[in-house]
Amino acid sequence: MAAVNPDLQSERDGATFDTNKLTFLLDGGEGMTERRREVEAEALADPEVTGGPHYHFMSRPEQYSDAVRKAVHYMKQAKTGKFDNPADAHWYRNTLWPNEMAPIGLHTTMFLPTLENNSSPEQKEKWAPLAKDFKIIGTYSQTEMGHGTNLKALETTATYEPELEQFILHSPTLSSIKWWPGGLGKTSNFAVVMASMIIKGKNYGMHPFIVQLRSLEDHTVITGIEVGDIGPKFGFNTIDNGYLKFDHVRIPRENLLMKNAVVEPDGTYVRIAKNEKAAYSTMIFVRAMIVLEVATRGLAQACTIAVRYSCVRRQSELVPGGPEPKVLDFQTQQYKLLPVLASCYAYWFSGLFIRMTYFQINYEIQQGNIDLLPELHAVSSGLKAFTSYGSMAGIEQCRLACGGHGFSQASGLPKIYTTMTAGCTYEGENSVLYLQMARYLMKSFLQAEKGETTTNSVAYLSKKNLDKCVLGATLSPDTIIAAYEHRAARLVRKAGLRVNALEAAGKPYHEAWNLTSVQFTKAAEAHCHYFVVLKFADTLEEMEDEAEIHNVLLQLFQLYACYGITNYAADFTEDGFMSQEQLDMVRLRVLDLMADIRPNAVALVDSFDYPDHILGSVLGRYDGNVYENLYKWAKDSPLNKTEVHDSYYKYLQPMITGKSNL
Ligand SMILES: CCCCCCCCCCCCCC(=O)SCCNC(=O)CCNC(=O)[C@H](O)C(C)(C)COP(=O)(O)OP(=O)(O)OC[C@H]1O[C@@H](n2cnc3c(N)ncnc32)[C@H](O)[C@@H]1OP(=O)(O)O
Ligand SMILES: Cc1cc2nc3c(=O)[nH]c(=O)nc-3n(C[C@H](O)[C@H](O)[C@H](O)COP(=O)(O)OP(=O)(O)OC[C@H]3O[C@@H](n4cnc5c(N)ncnc54)[C@H](O)[C@@H]3O)c2cc1C
Repeated sequence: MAAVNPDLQSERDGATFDTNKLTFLLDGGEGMTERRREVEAEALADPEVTGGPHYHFMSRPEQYSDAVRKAVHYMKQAKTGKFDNPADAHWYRNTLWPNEMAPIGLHTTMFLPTLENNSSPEQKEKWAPLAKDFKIIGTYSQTEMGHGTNLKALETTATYEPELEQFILHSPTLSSIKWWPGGLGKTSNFAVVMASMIIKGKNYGMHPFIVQLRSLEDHTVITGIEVGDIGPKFGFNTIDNGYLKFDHVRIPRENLLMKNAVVEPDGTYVRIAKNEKAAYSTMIFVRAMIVLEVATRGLAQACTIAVRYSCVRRQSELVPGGPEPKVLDFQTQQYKLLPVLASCYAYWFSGLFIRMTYFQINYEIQQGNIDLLPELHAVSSGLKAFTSYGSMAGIEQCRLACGGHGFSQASGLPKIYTTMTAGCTYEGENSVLYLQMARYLMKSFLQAEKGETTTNSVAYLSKKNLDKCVLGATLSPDTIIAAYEHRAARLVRKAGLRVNALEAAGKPYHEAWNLTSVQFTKAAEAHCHYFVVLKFADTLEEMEDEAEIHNVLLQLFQLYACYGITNYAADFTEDGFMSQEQLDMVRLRVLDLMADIRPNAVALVDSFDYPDHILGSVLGRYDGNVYENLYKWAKDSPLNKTEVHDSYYKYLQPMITGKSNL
C-alpha cells in the first residue's frame, strides 16, 4: 500500500478521538462493524467484485451487461445461504455495486418484501422460496406513463372472469403503460403488478398481482405482453428501468396477492386488512430505508471525498507570502463543508431511528394493531423527503467544494449525485410526501386546538410552547429543541389557521388546502427539521461514557442546529420569539463551531469507514495520493488508447489536408 500523503496523515494524527469507536456507534455496535468489515473484506478480495471493466469507461449497454454479470455472481453467492442475515447481503451488494443500482435491486428491495407482506400464507409458501432462491426474478411494477403519484388513477386493469376463475390484465391506453420499474426492461421474468381490480363492473382500486413476464426457459416474452427498457437516464444506468404493456393477458385468480383482500371463485370481494392502504405497505418500508441507506450514505461518501481532498489540496495564500494552505483552512471552505458534514451525522441518527421504528411498528401491524400506521406513514414520508433533498443539495455542495476536479467523474461525485438524487423522486415525489405529512400535521393541529393531547412525533403541538427563546451561548440541547419546536408549531398553526379562515370565507376544503399547500410544505419541512434535531439530541443523551466522541458530536449537533437557524432566520425571529442579539450570537457560534470541528474533520469522515472501492474516487482516496492517480486515470481514458483517434481520419484529416487515408 502506498504511503499516506503527509497532509492527510497529519490530520489523522491530530484527531481528538478514536475513529474506530465512532464507527461502532454509527454501525450500531462493535459487533456490527466487525461483521460489516468481514463481509466487505471478503467481497473486496474477490476479483468478480473488484475486477471487471472500468465503470466510467463503459457504454451504457456495457454497464448494464457488467451489472448483470455481477448479479449472477451475487445470486450464486446468495444461493449458498451465506447471506441469510439481510445485513450481510446488504453490505455485500453495496460493495458489489457501489453507488449503482443493481438490475436485481428491485427484486430484493420491493418484489420479495411485497410477496412476503402481501401474500396469504399459502401464497407466501409458494412464491417466497422461489424468489429467495432466484428461481424467479421480479420487480415492483406500479408507476405508469401517465400516473406515478396518483395511485387511485392507475389505468392498468385486472378484470375478473368468474367462469374461468381468471383475471385479465390489460393496458387500455398509452398512458396506462407501466413505466419506470427497475429491472423490468430486460432482467426480470416476473413482476408484482399493481392494477385496478374490476369485478362485475365495479372498480375496487389498486391491488397487487404476481405476473409472469418472460419464459423461464429462454427469457422470451409471454404472449400478450410487451416489455422493454425505457432508455438512458440522468443516472441509474446499470439498471434497466422498463415499460410494460398488457394485451388481455390472463392470469389465475390465485395470482392476486391475498393477504389484505380475497376474491372468492364466484367473484365475491372480501377485504381483510383493517386499513384500506394496506397495499401501500412496501412503499412505507422503502421510504423508511431510504433515509439511512440512500440519502445519508450518499452524503457520507460525498463528505468523505470533499473533506479529505480539501486537506490534500493546497492553493493560494492565507498568510501573505506564506506557504499555500490546505483549502480546508479557508473559513469559506469550512462553511461549504462542515455544516453539510454535521447534517450527515444528523440524518444518520434519524435514519437509525426510523429504521428501528419501522420494524417495531410493522411488527405491531402484522399482529393486527394498526394504531401507529398513520404516524409511521407520516414520519417515513417526511424524513424521506427531508433527508433526500438535504443530501442532494449537500452532495452538490461537496462537488463544488472540489473545484475543477469535482467536475470530473474521477472525483466519484457525479455518480454519487446522480444515483442519490433519484431518491427525491422515486418512492413518492418529495413535495407529494411533504403534503402527506402535512395532512397528518393538520389533523394533529385540529386535535390540539380542541384541547386534546397529541402524541409521538407531534406531541409538541399540544404542549404550551415558550413565547420567548431562551437560547444562550452555551447552546444547550434543551434550548435548541425548544426553539425548533416553537418554529414548527408556529408554522403548522399558521397554515392550519389559514385553512380554517379560507373555509370560513366560503372556500371548499380542497381549495383551502391547495391555497395553503406551500405554507404546509414549509411547515412539514420545519417539523422534519425539528425531528432530526431531536433525534440527534436523543443520541447524545443516550451515549455512554465516550467523552471525546460526545464532545465532537455535541459540536456537530450545535453546528447543525445553529446553521439551520441562520438559514431559516425569519422563521425564528419574525414573531419576536428569537431576538436579533440571539440571532447574531448564533451566527457567530456557527463560525466558532467550525473552527472547533476543523481539526477533527478528517477523523469524522474516516469514521464513516468507506473502503476506497465503494467511494470510487480519486480525490477521496484514503491515502490522499490524488495527483499521481488523477494522471493515471487520464491515461486510462479510452480516448487515449491510440495516439491519433479514428475521428481524425474520418473528419479532421479531409478538412485539414484535403485527403483521407480511410
Ligand atoms: C435495504 C433497503 C435499501 C433501500 C434502497 C432503496 C432503493 C430504491 C430503489 C428505487 C425504488 C423506486 C421504487 C418506486 O418508486 S415504486 C413506486 C412508488 N410510488 C409512490 O411512492 C407513489 C406515491 N403516491 C402515493 O403513495 C399515494 O398515492 C399518495 C400517498 C400520494 C396519495 O394516496 P391516495 O391518493 O391513495 O390517498 P390520499 O392522499 O387521498 O390519502 C388517503 C389516506 O391514506 C393515507 N395514506 C396514504 N398513503 C399511505 C400509506 N402508504 N400508508 C398508510 N396510509 C397512507 C393518507 O394519510 C390518508 O389518510 P387520512 O388523512 O385520510 O387519514
Ligand atoms: C430512478 C427511478 C426509479 C423508479 N423505480 C420505480 C419502480 O421500480 N417501480 C415503480 O413502480 N415506479 C418507479 N419509479 C417511479 C416513481 O415512483 C415515480 O416517478 C414517482 O412516484 C413520482 O411520480 P410521477 O413520476 O408521477 O411524478 P408527478 O406526480 O407527475 O410529478 C410531477 C410534479 O407534479 C407535482 N405533483 C403531482 N401530484 C401532486 C399533488 N397531489 N400535489 C402537489 N403536487 C403534485 C410533483 O410535486 C412534481 O413536482 C421510479 C422513478 C425513478 C425516477
